[in-house]
Amino acid sequence: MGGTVGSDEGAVSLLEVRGLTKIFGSLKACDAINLRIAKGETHALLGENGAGKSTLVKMLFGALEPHSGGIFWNGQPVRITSPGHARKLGIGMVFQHFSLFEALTAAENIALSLDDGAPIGTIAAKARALSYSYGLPLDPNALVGDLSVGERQRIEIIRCLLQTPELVILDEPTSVLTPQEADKLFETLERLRAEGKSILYISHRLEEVKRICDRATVLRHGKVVGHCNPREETAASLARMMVGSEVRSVERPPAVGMADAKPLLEIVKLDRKAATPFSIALKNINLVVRAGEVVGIAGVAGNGQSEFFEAVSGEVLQQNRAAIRIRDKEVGNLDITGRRLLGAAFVPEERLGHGAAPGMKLSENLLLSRHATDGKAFVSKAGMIRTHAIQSAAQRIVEMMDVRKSATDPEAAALSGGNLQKFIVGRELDRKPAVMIVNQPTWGVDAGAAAHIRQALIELARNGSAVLVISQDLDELFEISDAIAVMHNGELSAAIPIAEVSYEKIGLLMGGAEPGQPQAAPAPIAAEIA
Ligand SMILES: Nc1ncnc2c1ncn2[C@@H]1O[C@H](COP(=O)(O)OP(=O)(O)OP(=O)(O)O)[C@@H](O)[C@H]1O
Repeated sequence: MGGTVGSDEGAVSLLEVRGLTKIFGSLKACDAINLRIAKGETHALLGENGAGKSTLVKMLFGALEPHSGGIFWNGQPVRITSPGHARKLGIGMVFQHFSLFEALTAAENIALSLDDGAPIGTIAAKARALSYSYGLPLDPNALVGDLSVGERQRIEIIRCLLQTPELVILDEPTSVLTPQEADKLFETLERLRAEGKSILYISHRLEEVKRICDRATVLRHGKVVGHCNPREETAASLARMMVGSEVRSVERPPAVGMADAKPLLEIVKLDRKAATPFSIALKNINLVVRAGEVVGIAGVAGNGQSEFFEAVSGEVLQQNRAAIRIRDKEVGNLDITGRRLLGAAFVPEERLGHGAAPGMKLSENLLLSRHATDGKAFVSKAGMIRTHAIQSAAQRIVEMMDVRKSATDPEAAALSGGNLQKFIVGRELDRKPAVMIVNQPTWGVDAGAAAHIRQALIELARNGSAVLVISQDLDELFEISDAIAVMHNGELSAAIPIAEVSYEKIGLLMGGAEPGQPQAAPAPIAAEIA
């Protein structure tokens, strides 16, 4: 790892940061940070969850005011007072948590931030043309509420590019993308670099950092701990720099006696009509998850995984109540609370707003999700809330998952993205549920914490629970699953035992090949991941 500069000494700096500091309460989220980004450079910002990456880029984008230190743009000192000001300077940003209105179309959302009074038709046409030219096709007239997380992010990217920025900041852009979508994004970034733009790139995916970034700055506990050329490092050495120690690997002891194990989650001929023109119908889904096993669901985003999670969790009820059974009970007509009371736990893919209420404290979020199941522990007979019990349960979860935070009981929105994810997963694990259903368990989580979450899911299963994991991260599914099923166009393949599964097989199924008919048109993914 190199010295103290953030880019080659001779190169022209587009952006330079000197001694930038941000304090929340008693926590120095960013502590005297120095960073230089050259023109035309793709610069990675690395660090474990809570290291201060998002805080730093929010200051660069005018969304947070620094306590001290300076920002220099093209060599001139600037005080970036708002995101609008940042955009005018030529700084664009794609946020980790999307800031889109669900009830508006993609084009309407874009119009809101463009602020140039152009007619919506013109904006839609521009967005469509730009999106196709950058290989990120977008339907400007689609309602955001009907789009997958990956599609929503595409709107954010196009919205940013429409403003022709000189510096594009991307905060974990690929965590929700499929491998193909991520490849398209890399092509887009390559093109931006060829156009002389600079990119500041935050990611926990170290292989992609090695692939696309020229330099990296590593943060730990708010401080710069070094710079490096990621291409000269391995994913393991980058992880070590971020965490400060070796990242342990996940161990999956063999699942024994599964044939006789009790089915705890059964899905039988689950059908669901498409609720909107943009959603996917579920067709005759059958799946059994037994006590002791982890079953993974792979699939390209937007193939019905969200609709499936809604149906299985009880966010949307089924007319056919026998379509879903939890611990031998037909639950298709039960809501989330009813299913939780039977011992099920759910972690949705969107952590803010869905997995947690952003403006509520961690302890309040805990009460909100567990008051029905843990009523006795958290609410007295007289109906009084047992604050102490809730706070100590929240503390237990914080310790179990190593959640890093700036206050004793902060609001969920004050946690870094990865730390909030750790808290939400821990909140459900803490109940030791009989059935755990998780959608994207390690989205935005650093390498060390991801290993912790994956290990915890395996241990939950081995202690007798049934664990179902929906994930776009194939490596993750191969690491933790005892069997993998693939969702394509609302249909689910049979679950294939992990010993019989290969990336090629999963890739073909993800592309729509019938099981046992590999002669079907090969999916692009098969070639990519083979
Ligand atoms: N608005 C806020 N109020 C109080 N504390 C905050 C606020 N925003 C961030 N923090 C704290 O500052 C620290 C740095 O958070 P930040 O979001 O910058 O981390 P990060 O490196 O981006 O992490 P991640 O990889 O999880 O996204 C964390 O401890 C977080 O709890």
